[in-house]
Amino acid sequence: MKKVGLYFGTFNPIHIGHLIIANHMVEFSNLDEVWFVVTPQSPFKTKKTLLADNHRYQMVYEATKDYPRLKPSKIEFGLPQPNYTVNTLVHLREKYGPDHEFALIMGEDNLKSLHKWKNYEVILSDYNLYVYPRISEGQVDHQFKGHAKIHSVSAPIMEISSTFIRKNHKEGKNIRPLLPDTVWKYMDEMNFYR
Ligand SMILES: Nc1ncnc2c1ncn2[C@@H]1O[C@H](COP(=O)(O)OP(=O)(O)OP(=O)(O)O)[C@@H](O)[C@H]1O
Ligand SMILES: O=C(O)c1ccc[n+]([C@@H]2O[C@H](COP(=O)([O-])O)[C@@H](O)[C@H]2O)c1
Repeated sequence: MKKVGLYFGTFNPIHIGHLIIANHMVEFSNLDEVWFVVTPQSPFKTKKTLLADNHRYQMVYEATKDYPRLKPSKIEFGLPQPNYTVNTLVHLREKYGPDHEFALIMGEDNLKSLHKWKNYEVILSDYNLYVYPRISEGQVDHQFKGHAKIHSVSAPIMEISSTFIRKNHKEGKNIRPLLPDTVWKYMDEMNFYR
């Protein structure tokens, strides 16, 4: 049985904050692997500054290629949009069967809005959630406090965002240390976010 933590995101682009969290999860929890699930269209976000799915996937591939336990996933490509996580989980179960056990990885910021996700009760009854700390406004819903399926993992806090990277790269600032070097090179070569 392989335990896989699913880290969902738009990854526009993936940055070292994402990578540090995923690596922390494989090193300090019971997960065997973390899969970065590249979401074509997140339910609560607009598509305005979104790079093509394959380009975002390629950057995740570049970021993870030297980490055998971190993998990029295209599982949501071709599924109906916007991509509701509950639908993807059903699809993964059908595809991988009982020798894979899937769990979700999310920041505390996302836990605060989990009650707005499609069929969140179904997700919580069937899957474990690994939650890492994040500086954010608001409160965790009382129904999630002390929940048997929700596990806190004390990963480091890094306030880096893809929005900050896109904006400042466009303005000519050097954002290179915020990306894995392979990702920076690919992004630069391809003239992304200029
Ligand atoms: N610096 C960070 N540390 C930990 N988690 C992060 C960090 N940045 C983003 N995340 C989380 O990683 C997941 C994937 O990130 P995603 O690319 O979808 O969003 P984002 O970084 O907020 O992007 P954007 O700035 O483009 O809105 C999300 O759940 C997001 O909350
Ligand atoms: O299923 C839902 O209703 C749902 C609602 C909001 C977000 N999500 C998932 O959470 C991931 C991170 O969300 P976001 O908006 O913080 O980028 C996103 O890629 C989706 O896979 C899922």
